[in-house]
Amino acid sequence: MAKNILVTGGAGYIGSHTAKALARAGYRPVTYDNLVYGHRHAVQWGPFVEGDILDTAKLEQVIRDEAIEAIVHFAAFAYVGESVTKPEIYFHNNVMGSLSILDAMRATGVKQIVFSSTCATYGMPDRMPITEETLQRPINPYGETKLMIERALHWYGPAHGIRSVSLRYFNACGADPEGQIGEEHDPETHLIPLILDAASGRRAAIDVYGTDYPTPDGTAIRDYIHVQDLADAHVKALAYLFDGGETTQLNLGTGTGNSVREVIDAVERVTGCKVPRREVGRRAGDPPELVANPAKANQLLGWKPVMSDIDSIIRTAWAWHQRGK
Ligand SMILES: NC(=O)c1ccc[n+]([C@@H]2O[C@H](COP(=O)([O-])OP(=O)(O)OC[C@H]3O[C@@H](n4cnc5c(N)ncnc54)[C@H](O)[C@@H]3O)[C@@H](O)[C@H]2O)c1
Ligand SMILES: O=c1ccn([C@@H]2O[C@H](COP(=O)(O)OP(=O)(O)O[C@H]3O[C@H](CO)[C@H](O)[C@H](O)[C@H]3O)[C@@H](O)[C@H]2O)c(=O)[nH]1
Repeated sequence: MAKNILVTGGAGYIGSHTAKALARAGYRPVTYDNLVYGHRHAVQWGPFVEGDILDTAKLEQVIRDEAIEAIVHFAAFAYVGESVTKPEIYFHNNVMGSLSILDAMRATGVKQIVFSSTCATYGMPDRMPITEETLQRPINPYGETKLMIERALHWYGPAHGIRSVSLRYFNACGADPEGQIGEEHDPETHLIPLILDAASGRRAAIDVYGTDYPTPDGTAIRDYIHVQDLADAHVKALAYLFDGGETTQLNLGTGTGNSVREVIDAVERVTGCKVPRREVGRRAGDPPELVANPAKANQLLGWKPVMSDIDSIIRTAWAWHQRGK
């Protein structure tokens, strides 16, 4: 019998790709999402329950009705800029919402959870690449809310026998290689979909945030990781927990960074379209460079990115972008 997995935020970008990967691996994903940012049409693998993670009673009901054995928890607000101006909604949704899930787990006896964390928990580290031992010092409320839940998970282990894997994603990007789902944030703030908008003429130009960083070409460097590789890591993290694995935290990145200029150039190369660019000032709170050391995820889960070369990322994202025309 397929194991039933509750996927909170499964109507969103990374959650829907993970639901597909879970189904392919023989699990039965049950998506739980309030559709505040998610899309009903992105839920194509397994049943959908419309609900809020703050509603603990409803979570308990679904966990019992669907005989849930583990939770993959994506549901959160994830706009860094907004988190600075409205921290209250981030602490409420991301922290209280996650604690509500942990309450429902304690009430129903579910012992395993995979949690969406982020490289934003590291803040502005001065040494690259980032290992899991790099000091976590978030510089915005969004990163702070994720770190708080990592810490809660640390303490819920010994107290309640809840084992967890916190996956610290670097920059998620790309789309389902079969074109069934893709990145559909509204509003969109992420670099690659905005560059594709500029390439296709949906927006006038891409704003390059800062050209005076201490990097080889002056623009900021990030570690871009394909959403399909992220989805695969969740499947492996679940298997690790089902095998009795202990609570842990893992970086999910490639180990290689690309600058904003390099990404724009790659889009021009892959799409054959000119990308008008406008050089503007730095965006507040953006670190110059964030690159993962993914060795721990490789060792513990046997996980290795296979789709995350910049051309595959842009090719799949572009195919999805073109469909939406
Ligand atoms: N996209 C990235 O680059 C990135 C990087 C690091 C971490 N993350 C984290 O990964 C997770 C998924 O990110 P994403 O890009 O897929 O975002 P997304 O907005 O596409 O998906 C989040 C989903 O959660 C749902 N949701 C939000 N609050 C909810 C609530 N209270 N109850 C029920 N559902 C709720 C939304 O409707 C949405 O479908 C988030 O936790 C985010 O913080 C994302
Ligand atoms: O129009 C844009 C958008 C972005 N950038 C630059 O492109 C890079 C990537 O920016 P994104 O907004 O795509 O992503 P971030 O690096 O800001 O990602 C952060 O926010 C995400 C939340 O959506 C994740 O949590 C992630 O882990 C966290 O580092 C940054 O250097 C940014 O300055 C631009 O130059 N122009």
